[in-house]
Amino acid sequence: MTSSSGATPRFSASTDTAAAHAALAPLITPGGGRWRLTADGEGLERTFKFKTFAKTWDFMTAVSLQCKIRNHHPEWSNVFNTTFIRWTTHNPKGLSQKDLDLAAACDALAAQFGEDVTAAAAAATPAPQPEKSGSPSCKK
Ligand SMILES: C[C@H](O)[C@H](O)[C@H]1CNC2=NC(N)=NC(=O)C2=N1
Repeated sequence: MTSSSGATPRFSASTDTAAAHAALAPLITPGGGRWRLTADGEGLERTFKFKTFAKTWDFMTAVSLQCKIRNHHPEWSNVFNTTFIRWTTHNPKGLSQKDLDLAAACDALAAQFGEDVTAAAAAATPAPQPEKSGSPSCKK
């Protein structure tokens, strides 16, 4: 499968690829899904916009709770009312079911916190993005 970004997903070892493909499709389908695969196919990323910093931070707090529950963290950044999120698994490297589940969870939480969908789509310049190298803390 290729996405609108032209990348092919590269799943992490031991991922059930049939289930992963099924979960990935609605996240990246043009016209519906808002995520895009990273160029290397190992990550899923998108930008969220909200009306205020307070809403943005509430959204990030809700996402961080899910991260704690699932023991899985994003590569993300925030500037005022914009949050950039990339889901990728560092070990084993690639796109995992957790990344897909958390991407879907982010969509639901963003809707709950009043995501400004038109602003996100119209944003020509994405928010500053975290380094692709990942966090040292999860290198095993
Ligand atoms: C020790 C701990 O289980 C690991 O560092 C976990 C935590 N969160 C993680 N998050 C992500 N995105 N990738 C990982 O490989 C990962 N590993």
